[in-house]
Amino acid sequence: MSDILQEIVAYKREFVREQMQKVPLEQVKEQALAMGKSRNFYKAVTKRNRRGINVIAEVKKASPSAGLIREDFDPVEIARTYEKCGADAISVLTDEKYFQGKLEYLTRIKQEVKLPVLRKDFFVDEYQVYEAKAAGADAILLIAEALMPAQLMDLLILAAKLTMTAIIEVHSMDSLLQVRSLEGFPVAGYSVIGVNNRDLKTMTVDINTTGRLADLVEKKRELIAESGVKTREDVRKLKGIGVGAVLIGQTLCQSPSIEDKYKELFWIPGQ
Ligand SMILES: O=C(O)c1ccccc1NCC(=O)[C@H](O)[C@H](O)COP(=O)(O)O
Repeated sequence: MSDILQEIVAYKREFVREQMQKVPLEQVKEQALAMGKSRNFYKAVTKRNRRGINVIAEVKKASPSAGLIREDFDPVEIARTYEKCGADAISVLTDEKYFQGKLEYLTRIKQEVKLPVLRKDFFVDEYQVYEAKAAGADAILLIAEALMPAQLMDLLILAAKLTMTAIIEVHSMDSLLQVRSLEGFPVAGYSVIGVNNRDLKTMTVDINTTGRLADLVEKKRELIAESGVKTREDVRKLKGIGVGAVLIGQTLCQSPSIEDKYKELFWIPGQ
């Protein structure tokens, strides 16, 4: 595990422990189980469309690699813009310390858009999975390198039971092979693989990381390219690989006009 991931995971364990003292697991569980069926995130990111690639647009205020990304940050307004632009799903960073996110942003966004919504955070405990569902999330992201294999599988199954899709994030071939060998993986209709193009050791991004790992993913539509997408050429390359979707945050959120940037990256003639 990289230093930054190790640091975030240690902080998360402590954060969750404190959270549990404020709102006990049983209460969060009850709230989660009272929620209806999730919007279908799996379908939104794997379906074929005219664009040739689906878009998960991320609401991202700040990050460890970039610092503050957007000063006039209005999460609901950004999500509405993404929906208007034709995004297929919304990702919301809910981590407070490193990304200046909030779980409350997700709940508000869910009420204002019709798209499926992903809770993007660092999951270390089932508590957060119930919490995600209770807040309105339709999907969660599990970082394989941050979890023991059995725990990863437990959280994946729990998400599916709560009708949420899980993106299982990997960065290396070793970790992808380990995920593939998990008994019970994939959970049909509820799991996809995300390849993070950002190396969390060096914080550098290399869009070709997705291409290098793609051969190990049988159904390319169940593959998501994450991080570092900056140009139309990047999108073209990823489309060529046949990935189902791209997860993009910083490039859109740092642009003075999110709408113009979205068009620049994803517009197709006749749309
Ligand atoms: O973005 C970071 O600096 C970062 C640092 C440490 C752990 C995770 C990090 N990013 C989370 C993400 O996965 C991205 O927000 C997501 O893939 C979108 O990436 P981008 O389009 O490059 O903002």
